[in-house]
Amino acid sequence: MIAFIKLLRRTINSFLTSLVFFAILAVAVLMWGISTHMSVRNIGKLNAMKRSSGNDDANSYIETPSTTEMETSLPVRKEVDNSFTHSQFVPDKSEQQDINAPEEKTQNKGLNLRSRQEYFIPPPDDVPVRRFPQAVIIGFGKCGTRAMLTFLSLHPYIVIHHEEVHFYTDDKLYAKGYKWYLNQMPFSYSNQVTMEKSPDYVCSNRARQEIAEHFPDCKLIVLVRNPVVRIVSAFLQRFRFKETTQRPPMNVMYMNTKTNEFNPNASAVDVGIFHKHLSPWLRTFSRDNILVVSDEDLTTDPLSVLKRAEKFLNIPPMLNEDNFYYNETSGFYCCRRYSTDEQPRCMNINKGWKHPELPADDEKMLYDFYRPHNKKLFKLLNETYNWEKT
Ligand SMILES: Nc1ncnc2c1ncn2[C@@H]1O[C@H](COP(=O)(O)OS(=O)(=O)O)[C@@H](OP(=O)(O)O)[C@H]1O
Repeated sequence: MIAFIKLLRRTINSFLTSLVFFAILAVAVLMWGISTHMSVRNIGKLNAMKRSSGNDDANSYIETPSTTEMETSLPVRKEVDNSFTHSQFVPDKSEQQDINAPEEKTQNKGLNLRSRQEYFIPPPDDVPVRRFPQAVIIGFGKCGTRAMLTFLSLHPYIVIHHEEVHFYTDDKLYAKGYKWYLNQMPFSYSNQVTMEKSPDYVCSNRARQEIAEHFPDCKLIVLVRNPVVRIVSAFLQRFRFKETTQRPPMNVMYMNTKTNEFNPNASAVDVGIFHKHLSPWLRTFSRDNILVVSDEDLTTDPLSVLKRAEKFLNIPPMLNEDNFYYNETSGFYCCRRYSTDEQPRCMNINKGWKHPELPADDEKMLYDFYRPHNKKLFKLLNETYNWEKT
């Protein structure tokens, strides 16, 4: 009997010990699960915050390489998931971002510019959500697209995606579908304009057709530039980090190096035939929805260009001369958002390199080549730019 009681006690003891062990294990697993879930959520939130706050350090901009590569043929259309509406993407309360909050911290004393906080009024009870771009800078590469986007982002009614998306022009990204595209966009209120820039869209049939089909009211901004100078800029984009002596001759951009003949089909040359790429867009979209701006105007008088853009985008006129600061050293305008006390932010080091000179014969050949094309563009736009050699 005593032996039986001892056995029973031992069994109960070991049962209780196992019970305690499993209970501890279960609590540990539960806590691990909760902490993992929290950190994933926090990373997600942090990323969304970064995007929506607009990490505006101009030096942190990342340019996707070869933005000037063009795509003229229509790629095979892939099935994309369009079966959703914006409302399905309204985040729950805990995920909603105060899109103005991070900006607030950057304000400094001596405010003499209009700040987002002071002048941006979200509609009552409005919830910031991700929205598809209502305005897109579609091109042309090396024509001031980054400066245009950066300057536009000073406006409290504009929310931008900083990096180039290339959704329509990169097959892999396009295959991810519209849901992916939407998730790249920053949070915005319903009275703000969401914008992205991908300078190769202008040469892409798919970009044009998809935007026309899904976002027919999308506002399109196009930057153009003296196409000869644009070639030199594209050359520098490719070879700027090579020692001057290590760089190939500039004619790699426009000559067939095997036959030593001019190559009008070279990508760098073709992109500059602006009327050819713009005509289909002008046929597809209302002229009122396309704003064409020259890099020369943006470089010399950004405020006038931005005033035109405010009108075009139907947003309140808010930018003023204090937002721009001319940097004597670089010869370019930099910008400030809140205060003239603020350190002006300039474009990153990829822009504004001193252009090397084209060989005189090549330069003449290129100007002669582009002259009739430029004329066609001017006729198309009913606007003339001074793109003769100065
Ligand atoms: N404010 C300001 N600061 C610096 N650069 C300015 C500015 N405004 C216009 N630009 C012009 O922008 C040219 C580069 O064009 P993109 O931004 O379209 O290039 S890219 O396609 O995104 O790589 C760049 O060309 P490069 O000077 O050849 O680099 C400039 O002419």
